[in-house]
Amino acid sequence: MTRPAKRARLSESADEISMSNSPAKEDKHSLFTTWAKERGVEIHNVAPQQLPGRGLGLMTTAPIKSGSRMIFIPEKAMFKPDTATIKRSTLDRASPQAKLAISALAKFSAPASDLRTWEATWPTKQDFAASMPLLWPPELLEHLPPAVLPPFERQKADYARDWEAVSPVCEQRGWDEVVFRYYWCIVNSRSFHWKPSAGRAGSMVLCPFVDYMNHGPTGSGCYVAQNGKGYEVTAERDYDAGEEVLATYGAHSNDKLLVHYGFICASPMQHASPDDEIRLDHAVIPHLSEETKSQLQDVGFLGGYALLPSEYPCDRTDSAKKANGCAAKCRQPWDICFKTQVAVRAVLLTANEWEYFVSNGEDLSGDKSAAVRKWLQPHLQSLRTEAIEKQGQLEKLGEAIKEEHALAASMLRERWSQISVHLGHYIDSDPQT
Ligand SMILES: C[S@@+](CC[C@H](N)C(=O)[O-])C[C@H]1O[C@@H](n2cnc3c(N)ncnc32)[C@H](O)[C@@H]1O
Repeated sequence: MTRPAKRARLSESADEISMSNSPAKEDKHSLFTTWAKERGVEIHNVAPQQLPGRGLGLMTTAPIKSGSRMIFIPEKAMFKPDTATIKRSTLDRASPQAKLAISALAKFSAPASDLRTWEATWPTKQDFAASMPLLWPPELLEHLPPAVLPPFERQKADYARDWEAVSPVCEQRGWDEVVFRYYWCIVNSRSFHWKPSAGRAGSMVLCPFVDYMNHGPTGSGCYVAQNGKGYEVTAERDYDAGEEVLATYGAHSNDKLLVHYGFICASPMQHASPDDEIRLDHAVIPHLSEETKSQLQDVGFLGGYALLPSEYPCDRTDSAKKANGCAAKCRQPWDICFKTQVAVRAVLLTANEWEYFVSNGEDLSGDKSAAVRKWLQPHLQSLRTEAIEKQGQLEKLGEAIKEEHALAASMLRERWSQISVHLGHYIDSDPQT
Protein backbone atom coordinates (compact mmCIF):
# COMPACT_ATOMS: atom_id res chain seq x y z
CA MET A 1 0.00 0.00 0.00
CA THR A 2 1.66 3.24 -1.02
CA ARG A 3 0.52 6.69 -0.05
CA PRO A 4 1.87 10.08 -0.97
CA ALA A 5 4.81 10.92 1.26
CA LYS A 6 2.94 13.86 2.77
CA ARG A 7 0.61 11.46 4.54
CA ALA A 8 2.63 11.50 7.79
CA ARG A 9 0.31 13.02 10.35
CA LEU A 10 0.32 16.80 10.18
CA SER A 11 0.23 16.69 13.96
CA GLU A 12 3.55 15.02 14.60
CA SER A 13 6.83 14.91 12.81
CA ALA A 14 8.08 11.51 11.72
CA ASP A 15 10.92 11.56 14.21
CA GLU A 16 8.77 12.61 17.15
CA ILE A 17 7.93 9.01 17.87
CA SER A 18 9.08 5.60 16.92
CA MET A 19 8.66 3.28 19.85
CA SER A 20 10.21 0.29 18.22
CA ASN A 21 13.26 2.35 17.24
CA SER A 22 13.70 4.03 20.61
CA PRO A 23 11.81 2.04 23.21
CA ALA A 24 13.32 3.89 26.14
CA LYS A 25 11.82 7.25 25.16
CA GLU A 26 8.88 8.16 27.40
CA ASP A 27 6.82 9.76 24.67
CA LYS A 28 3.03 9.94 24.59
CA HIS A 29 2.81 6.51 22.95
CA SER A 30 4.91 4.82 25.65
CA LEU A 31 2.83 6.54 28.31
CA PHE A 32 -0.36 5.39 26.63
CA THR A 33 0.93 1.82 26.25
CA THR A 34 1.60 1.71 30.01
CA TRP A 35 -1.81 3.29 30.67
CA ALA A 36 -3.52 0.64 28.53
CA LYS A 37 -1.67 -2.24 30.23
CA GLU A 38 -2.71 -0.87 33.63
CA ARG A 39 -6.31 -1.24 32.44
CA GLY A 40 -5.83 -4.90 31.57
CA VAL A 41 -4.91 -4.58 27.88
CA GLU A 42 -2.55 -7.41 26.89
CA ILE A 43 0.10 -6.48 24.32
CA HIS A 44 2.42 -9.18 22.96
CA ASN A 45 5.34 -8.22 20.70
CA VAL A 46 3.72 -5.27 18.93
CA ALA A 47 4.28 -1.52 19.35
CA PRO A 48 3.10 1.66 17.64
CA GLN A 49 5.30 3.32 15.10
CA GLN A 50 5.03 6.25 12.72
CA LEU A 51 4.77 4.84 9.20
CA PRO A 52 5.22 6.69 5.94
CA GLY A 53 1.88 7.37 4.32
CA ARG A 54 -0.43 6.10 7.05
CA GLY A 55 0.12 7.95 10.33
CA LEU A 56 0.71 5.49 13.15
CA GLY A 57 0.47 1.75 12.83
CA LEU A 58 1.38 -1.36 14.81
CA MET A 59 4.67 -3.13 14.14
CA THR A 60 5.86 -6.47 15.43
CA THR A 61 8.82 -6.17 17.80
CA ALA A 62 9.68 -9.91 17.71
CA PRO A 63 8.72 -12.93 15.57
CA ILE A 64 5.11 -14.04 16.13
CA LYS A 65 3.69 -17.47 15.35
CA SER A 66 0.44 -17.96 13.46
CA GLY A 67 -2.45 -18.42 15.90
CA SER A 68 -0.82 -16.52 18.79
CA ARG A 69 -2.59 -13.79 20.68
CA MET A 70 -1.15 -10.36 19.84
CA ILE A 71 -3.53 -8.07 21.70
CA PHE A 72 -6.44 -8.50 24.08
CA ILE A 73 -8.74 -5.65 25.15
CA PRO A 74 -10.92 -6.60 28.13
CA GLU A 75 -14.41 -5.13 28.27
CA LYS A 76 -13.50 -3.00 31.30
CA ALA A 77 -10.87 -1.11 29.21
CA MET A 78 -13.35 -0.15 26.48
CA PHE A 79 -14.87 3.32 26.30
CA LYS A 80 -18.65 2.95 25.98
CA PRO A 81 -21.47 5.43 25.42
CA ASP A 82 -21.98 7.21 28.75
CA THR A 83 -25.52 6.50 29.96
CA ALA A 84 -25.63 9.54 32.27
CA THR A 85 -24.57 11.97 29.51
CA ILE A 86 -27.08 10.44 27.09
CA LYS A 87 -29.97 10.54 29.57
CA ARG A 88 -29.19 14.07 30.74
CA SER A 89 -29.05 15.22 27.12
CA THR A 90 -32.22 13.29 26.16
CA LEU A 91 -30.34 11.59 23.35
CA ASP A 92 -31.83 8.10 23.82
CA ARG A 93 -33.08 8.12 20.24
CA ALA A 94 -29.92 9.48 18.66
CA SER A 95 -27.79 7.20 16.43
CA PRO A 96 -25.16 4.93 18.08
CA GLN A 97 -22.43 7.07 16.49
CA ALA A 98 -23.89 10.31 17.90
CA LYS A 99 -24.19 8.71 21.36
CA LEU A 100 -20.59 7.56 21.41
CA ALA A 101 -19.28 10.83 19.94
CA ILE A 102 -21.09 13.03 22.48
CA SER A 103 -19.96 10.71 25.31
CA ALA A 104 -16.36 10.93 24.10
CA LEU A 105 -16.63 14.71 23.86
CA ALA A 106 -17.97 14.91 27.42
CA LYS A 107 -15.43 12.51 28.95
CA PHE A 108 -12.21 12.84 26.95
CA SER A 109 -12.22 16.63 26.82
CA ALA A 110 -12.83 17.09 30.56
CA PRO A 111 -9.72 18.92 31.89
CA ALA A 112 -8.67 16.38 34.54
CA SER A 113 -9.65 13.26 32.57
CA ASP A 114 -7.10 10.44 32.56
CA LEU A 115 -8.50 9.56 29.11
CA ARG A 116 -6.31 12.38 27.83
CA THR A 117 -3.37 9.95 27.85
CA TRP A 118 -5.25 7.97 25.19
CA GLU A 119 -6.55 11.01 23.32
CA ALA A 120 -2.99 12.36 22.97
CA THR A 121 -2.21 9.47 20.60
CA TRP A 122 -5.06 10.26 18.19
CA PRO A 123 -4.96 12.25 14.96
CA THR A 124 -5.73 15.96 15.22
CA LYS A 125 -8.48 18.06 13.65
CA GLN A 126 -5.99 19.08 10.94
CA ASP A 127 -5.33 15.42 10.12
CA PHE A 128 -9.04 14.85 9.54
CA ALA A 129 -9.38 18.09 7.55
CA ALA A 130 -6.59 16.90 5.26
CA SER A 131 -7.89 13.38 4.67
CA MET A 132 -11.68 13.22 5.08
CA PRO A 133 -13.81 14.32 2.08
CA LEU A 134 -16.49 15.36 4.62
CA LEU A 135 -14.22 18.26 5.54
CA TRP A 136 -12.85 19.17 2.11
CA PRO A 137 -13.63 22.46 0.33
CA PRO A 138 -15.79 22.51 -2.84
CA GLU A 139 -12.80 22.90 -5.19
CA LEU A 140 -11.66 19.42 -4.12
CA LEU A 141 -15.11 17.84 -3.87
CA GLU A 142 -15.84 18.63 -7.50
CA HIS A 143 -13.13 16.09 -8.40
CA LEU A 144 -14.58 13.15 -6.46
CA PRO A 145 -15.09 10.20 -8.84
CA PRO A 146 -18.81 9.56 -9.47
CA ALA A 147 -18.72 6.24 -7.60
CA VAL A 148 -17.61 8.06 -4.44
CA LEU A 149 -20.68 10.29 -4.43
CA PRO A 150 -23.35 7.84 -3.13
CA PRO A 151 -21.39 6.82 0.03
CA PHE A 152 -20.27 10.42 0.47
CA GLU A 153 -23.84 11.76 0.33
CA ARG A 154 -24.97 9.09 2.81
CA GLN A 155 -22.19 10.05 5.20
CA LYS A 156 -23.05 13.76 4.91
CA ALA A 157 -26.70 12.97 5.68
CA ASP A 158 -25.71 10.83 8.70
CA TYR A 159 -23.49 13.58 10.03
CA ALA A 160 -26.18 16.26 9.50
CA ARG A 161 -28.75 14.12 11.35
CA ASP A 162 -26.33 13.52 14.24
CA TRP A 163 -25.40 17.19 14.51
CA GLU A 164 -29.06 18.17 14.54
CA ALA A 165 -29.68 15.70 17.38
CA VAL A 166 -26.79 16.88 19.56
CA SER A 167 -26.65 20.61 18.78
CA PRO A 168 -29.04 21.66 21.61
CA VAL A 169 -26.88 19.92 24.20
CA CYS A 170 -23.67 21.24 22.61
CA GLU A 171 -25.06 24.77 22.78
CA GLN A 172 -25.98 24.29 26.43
CA ARG A 173 -22.53 22.95 27.34
CA GLY A 174 -20.57 25.47 25.25
CA TRP A 175 -19.21 22.92 22.72
CA ASP A 176 -19.04 24.18 19.15
CA GLU A 177 -19.63 22.11 16.03
CA VAL A 178 -15.91 21.85 15.21
CA VAL A 179 -15.29 20.03 18.49
CA PHE A 180 -18.27 17.69 18.11
CA ARG A 181 -17.26 16.90 14.51
CA TYR A 182 -13.77 15.96 15.69
CA TYR A 183 -15.14 13.30 18.07
CA TRP A 184 -17.61 12.19 15.41
CA CYS A 185 -14.67 11.60 13.04
CA ILE A 186 -12.78 9.76 15.79
CA VAL A 187 -15.74 7.43 16.32
CA ASN A 188 -16.16 7.08 12.57
CA SER A 189 -12.58 5.91 12.04
CA ARG A 190 -11.69 4.14 15.33
CA SER A 191 -14.77 2.47 16.81
CA PHE A 192 -15.76 -1.17 17.15
CA HIS A 193 -19.09 -2.85 17.63
CA TRP A 194 -19.28 -4.60 21.00
CA LYS A 195 -21.92 -7.25 21.71
CA PRO A 196 -20.61 -9.65 24.36
CA SER A 197 -23.53 -12.08 24.31
CA ALA A 198 -26.86 -12.66 22.60
CA GLY A 199 -28.81 -11.44 25.63
CA ARG A 200 -27.00 -8.09 26.04
CA ALA A 201 -27.56 -5.00 23.91
CA GLY A 202 -24.67 -4.13 21.58
CA SER A 203 -23.06 -0.71 21.28
CA MET A 204 -20.32 1.15 19.48
CA VAL A 205 -17.18 1.38 21.64
CA LEU A 206 -13.64 2.71 21.48
CA CYS A 207 -10.91 0.15 22.22
CA PRO A 208 -7.53 1.36 23.45
CA PHE A 209 -4.35 0.33 21.61
CA VAL A 210 -6.04 -1.84 18.99
CA ASP A 211 -7.12 1.46 17.43
CA TYR A 212 -3.52 1.91 16.22
CA MET A 213 -4.08 -0.82 13.61
CA ASN A 214 -4.22 0.21 9.98
CA HIS A 215 -6.35 -1.45 7.33
CA GLY A 216 -5.28 -4.11 4.88
CA PRO A 217 -7.40 -5.96 2.31
CA THR A 218 -9.25 -9.17 3.16
CA GLY A 219 -6.86 -11.86 4.38
CA SER A 220 -4.25 -9.34 5.53
CA GLY A 221 -2.77 -11.17 8.45
CA CYS A 222 -4.73 -11.10 11.68
CA TYR A 223 -8.10 -12.04 13.10
CA VAL A 224 -9.94 -9.46 15.18
CA ALA A 225 -12.78 -11.11 17.09
CA GLN A 226 -14.80 -10.60 20.22
CA ASN A 227 -15.38 -13.29 22.81
CA GLY A 228 -17.59 -12.72 25.85
CA LYS A 229 -14.72 -11.03 27.70
CA GLY A 230 -13.24 -8.64 25.19
CA TYR A 231 -11.68 -8.07 21.77
CA GLU A 232 -8.83 -10.33 20.73
CA VAL A 233 -6.32 -9.96 17.90
CA THR A 234 -4.67 -13.22 16.77
CA ALA A 235 -1.99 -13.74 14.12
CA GLU A 236 -3.35 -15.24 10.91
CA ARG A 237 0.19 -16.09 9.73
CA ASP A 238 3.78 -16.15 11.01
CA TYR A 239 5.36 -12.71 11.39
CA ASP A 240 9.01 -11.67 11.49
CA ALA A 241 10.05 -8.79 13.73
CA GLY A 242 9.51 -5.41 12.11
CA GLU A 243 6.39 -6.19 10.05
CA GLU A 244 3.23 -4.08 10.17
CA VAL A 245 0.14 -5.82 11.55
CA LEU A 246 -2.90 -4.84 9.47
CA ALA A 247 -6.55 -5.52 10.23
CA THR A 248 -9.39 -5.57 7.73
CA TYR A 249 -11.92 -2.82 8.39
CA GLY A 250 -14.23 -4.57 5.91
CA ALA A 251 -14.10 -5.73 2.29
CA HIS A 252 -14.25 -2.11 1.11
CA SER A 253 -13.42 -0.69 -2.30
CA ASN A 254 -11.13 2.33 -2.42
CA ASP A 255 -14.16 4.58 -3.04
CA LYS A 256 -15.61 3.57 0.32
CA LEU A 257 -12.27 3.68 2.15
CA LEU A 258 -11.79 7.25 0.92
CA VAL A 259 -15.17 8.41 2.22
CA HIS A 260 -15.16 6.56 5.53
CA TYR A 261 -11.50 6.53 6.50
CA GLY A 262 -9.78 9.18 4.34
CA PHE A 263 -7.29 6.96 2.50
CA ILE A 264 -7.04 4.61 -0.45
CA CYS A 265 -4.96 1.45 -0.91
CA ALA A 266 -2.54 1.07 -3.78
CA SER A 267 -4.12 -0.85 -6.65
CA PRO A 268 -1.39 -2.18 -8.92
CA MET A 269 -2.59 -4.15 -11.93
CA GLN A 270 -1.52 -7.61 -10.81
CA HIS A 271 -1.58 -7.19 -7.05
CA ALA A 272 -4.64 -5.08 -6.38
CA SER A 273 -6.71 -5.46 -3.25
CA PRO A 274 -9.25 -8.26 -3.76
CA ASP A 275 -11.82 -5.85 -2.30
CA ASP A 276 -11.36 -3.06 -4.81
CA GLU A 277 -13.61 -2.41 -7.81
CA ILE A 278 -14.03 0.26 -10.46
CA ARG A 279 -17.71 1.19 -10.56
CA LEU A 280 -19.21 1.53 -14.03
CA ASP A 281 -22.78 2.76 -13.33
CA HIS A 282 -21.93 6.26 -14.44
CA ALA A 283 -20.59 4.89 -17.76
CA VAL A 284 -23.33 2.32 -18.44
CA ILE A 285 -26.71 3.46 -17.07
CA PRO A 286 -27.08 6.64 -19.19
CA HIS A 287 -26.88 4.39 -22.29
CA LEU A 288 -29.71 2.05 -21.30
CA SER A 289 -33.22 2.76 -22.58
CA GLU A 290 -36.06 3.26 -20.08
CA GLU A 291 -37.45 -0.12 -21.14
CA THR A 292 -34.13 -1.89 -20.52
CA LYS A 293 -33.77 -0.16 -17.17
CA SER A 294 -37.18 -1.32 -16.06
CA GLN A 295 -36.44 -4.88 -17.30
CA LEU A 296 -33.25 -4.85 -15.18
CA GLN A 297 -35.01 -3.27 -12.22
CA ASP A 298 -37.52 -6.13 -12.19
CA VAL A 299 -34.76 -8.69 -11.60
CA GLY A 300 -32.73 -6.48 -9.22
CA PHE A 301 -29.96 -5.94 -11.75
CA LEU A 302 -30.21 -2.18 -12.31
CA GLY A 303 -26.95 -0.58 -11.11
CA GLY A 304 -24.01 -1.90 -9.13
CA TYR A 305 -21.94 -2.47 -12.31
CA ALA A 306 -18.22 -2.84 -11.80
CA LEU A 307 -14.88 -3.90 -13.15
CA LEU A 308 -13.42 -6.40 -10.68
CA PRO A 309 -10.02 -7.91 -10.08
CA SER A 310 -10.35 -11.60 -10.88
CA GLU A 311 -8.32 -14.31 -9.22
CA TYR A 312 -5.13 -15.78 -10.51
CA PRO A 313 -2.29 -17.44 -8.60
CA CYS A 314 0.25 -14.89 -7.43
CA ASP A 315 3.62 -15.26 -9.17
CA ARG A 316 5.54 -13.64 -6.32
CA THR A 317 7.75 -15.68 -4.01
CA ASP A 318 6.42 -16.26 -0.49
CA SER A 319 8.71 -13.61 0.99
CA ALA A 320 7.77 -11.09 -1.73
CA LYS A 321 4.08 -11.84 -1.09
CA LYS A 322 4.60 -11.14 2.59
CA ALA A 323 6.58 -7.97 1.98
CA ASN A 324 3.96 -6.67 -0.46
CA GLY A 325 0.96 -7.69 1.64
CA CYS A 326 -0.41 -9.81 -1.23
CA ALA A 327 -3.47 -11.85 -0.50
CA ALA A 328 -3.12 -15.61 -1.05
CA LYS A 329 -4.27 -15.07 -4.59
CA CYS A 330 -3.47 -11.94 -6.55
CA ARG A 331 -5.71 -10.58 -9.21
CA GLN A 332 -5.50 -10.24 -12.95
CA PRO A 333 -6.95 -9.39 -15.32
CA TRP A 334 -9.71 -7.03 -14.27
CA ASP A 335 -13.01 -8.05 -15.77
CA ILE A 336 -16.63 -6.91 -15.78
CA CYS A 337 -18.92 -8.31 -13.12
CA PHE A 338 -21.93 -10.58 -13.74
CA LYS A 339 -24.40 -7.70 -13.28
CA THR A 340 -22.70 -5.78 -16.09
CA GLN A 341 -22.81 -8.90 -18.27
CA VAL A 342 -26.55 -9.13 -17.63
CA ALA A 343 -27.18 -5.42 -18.26
CA VAL A 344 -25.43 -5.33 -21.62
CA ARG A 345 -27.07 -8.58 -22.70
CA ALA A 346 -30.44 -6.95 -21.92
CA VAL A 347 -29.58 -4.47 -24.68
CA LEU A 348 -28.21 -7.03 -27.14
CA LEU A 349 -30.26 -10.22 -26.81
CA THR A 350 -33.83 -11.34 -27.35
CA ALA A 351 -35.98 -11.79 -24.22
CA ASN A 352 -35.55 -15.59 -24.37
CA GLU A 353 -31.79 -15.48 -24.79
CA TRP A 354 -31.47 -12.90 -22.00
CA GLU A 355 -33.58 -14.86 -19.53
CA TYR A 356 -31.53 -17.97 -20.26
CA PHE A 357 -28.32 -16.06 -19.47
CA VAL A 358 -29.75 -14.58 -16.24
CA SER A 359 -30.75 -18.06 -15.02
CA ASN A 360 -27.76 -20.07 -16.24
CA GLY A 361 -24.85 -17.63 -16.42
CA GLU A 362 -24.08 -18.72 -19.98
CA ASP A 363 -25.39 -17.85 -23.41
CA LEU A 364 -28.07 -19.94 -25.06
CA SER A 365 -26.60 -19.77 -28.54
CA GLY A 366 -22.86 -19.10 -28.70
CA ASP A 367 -20.75 -16.97 -26.36
CA LYS A 368 -21.78 -13.29 -26.57
CA SER A 369 -18.84 -11.94 -24.54
CA ALA A 370 -17.19 -10.31 -27.57
CA ALA A 371 -20.41 -8.45 -28.45
CA VAL A 372 -20.76 -7.30 -24.83
CA ARG A 373 -17.18 -6.02 -24.86
CA LYS A 374 -17.79 -4.22 -28.16
CA TRP A 375 -20.92 -2.48 -26.79
CA LEU A 376 -19.10 -1.39 -23.66
CA GLN A 377 -15.94 -0.18 -25.43
CA PRO A 378 -16.95 3.43 -26.30
CA HIS A 379 -18.69 4.02 -22.98
CA LEU A 380 -15.73 2.80 -20.94
CA GLN A 381 -13.40 4.75 -23.20
CA SER A 382 -15.32 7.98 -22.31
CA LEU A 383 -14.88 7.24 -18.61
CA ARG A 384 -11.20 6.51 -19.19
CA THR A 385 -10.77 9.83 -21.03
CA GLU A 386 -12.52 11.65 -18.16
CA ALA A 387 -10.16 9.88 -15.71
CA ILE A 388 -7.09 10.98 -17.66
CA GLU A 389 -8.33 14.59 -17.86
CA LYS A 390 -9.05 14.60 -14.13
CA GLN A 391 -5.49 13.54 -13.34
CA GLY A 392 -4.18 16.53 -15.32
CA GLN A 393 -6.59 18.92 -13.56
CA LEU A 394 -5.67 17.54 -10.15
CA GLU A 395 -1.97 17.84 -10.85
CA LYS A 396 -2.46 21.55 -11.56
CA LEU A 397 -4.77 21.95 -8.58
CA GLY A 398 -2.19 20.22 -6.34
CA GLU A 399 0.37 22.88 -7.28
CA ALA A 400 -2.04 25.77 -6.78
CA ILE A 401 -3.93 24.63 -3.70
CA LYS A 402 -3.04 25.32 -0.06
CA GLU A 403 -0.46 22.96 1.45
CA GLU A 404 -3.07 21.46 3.81
CA HIS A 405 -5.05 20.17 0.81
CA ALA A 406 -2.12 18.74 -1.16
CA LEU A 407 -2.73 15.25 0.29
CA ALA A 408 -6.39 15.33 -0.81
CA ALA A 409 -5.47 16.39 -4.36
CA SER A 410 -2.88 13.65 -4.53
CA MET A 411 -5.29 10.95 -3.23
CA LEU A 412 -7.89 12.00 -5.79
CA ARG A 413 -5.31 11.92 -8.56
CA GLU A 414 -4.24 8.46 -7.48
CA ARG A 415 -7.84 7.18 -7.51
CA TRP A 416 -8.49 8.61 -10.98
CA SER A 417 -5.23 7.01 -12.11
CA GLN A 418 -6.40 3.63 -10.80
CA ILE A 419 -9.66 4.10 -12.71
CA SER A 420 -7.89 4.93 -15.99
CA VAL A 421 -5.30 2.14 -15.64
CA HIS A 422 -7.82 -0.64 -14.94
CA LEU A 423 -10.25 0.57 -17.59
CA GLY A 424 -7.39 0.85 -20.06
CA HIS A 425 -6.30 -2.68 -19.33
CA TYR A 426 -9.81 -4.02 -19.94
CA ILE A 427 -10.36 -1.94 -23.07
CA ASP A 428 -6.98 -2.74 -24.62
CA SER A 429 -6.74 -6.41 -23.72
CA ASP A 430 -7.81 -9.05 -26.16
CA PRO A 431 -9.42 -11.95 -24.27
CA GLN A 432 -8.34 -14.39 -27.02
CA THR A 433 -4.63 -13.88 -26.26
C1 LIG B 1 -8.00 3.05 13.36
S1 LIG B 1 -7.03 4.33 12.77
C2 LIG B 1 -5.47 3.55 12.56
C3 LIG B 1 -4.35 4.36 13.19
C4 LIG B 1 -4.00 5.63 12.46
N1 LIG B 1 -3.12 5.35 11.34
C5 LIG B 1 -3.36 6.66 13.35
O1 LIG B 1 -2.41 7.31 12.94
O2 LIG B 1 -3.85 6.82 14.46
C6 LIG B 1 -7.71 4.51 11.14
C7 LIG B 1 -7.05 5.58 10.29
O3 LIG B 1 -5.73 5.20 9.92
C8 LIG B 1 -5.43 5.56 8.58
N2 LIG B 1 -5.22 4.32 7.80
C9 LIG B 1 -5.67 3.08 8.12
N3 LIG B 1 -5.26 2.17 7.23
C10 LIG B 1 -4.53 2.82 6.32
C11 LIG B 1 -3.84 2.42 5.13
N4 LIG B 1 -3.83 1.17 4.73
N5 LIG B 1 -3.21 3.38 4.42
C12 LIG B 1 -3.23 4.66 4.83
N6 LIG B 1 -3.86 5.11 5.94
C13 LIG B 1 -4.50 4.20 6.67
C14 LIG B 1 -6.65 6.35 8.09
O4 LIG B 1 -6.41 7.70 8.36
C15 LIG B 1 -7.75 5.81 8.97
O5 LIG B 1 -8.84 6.72 9.12
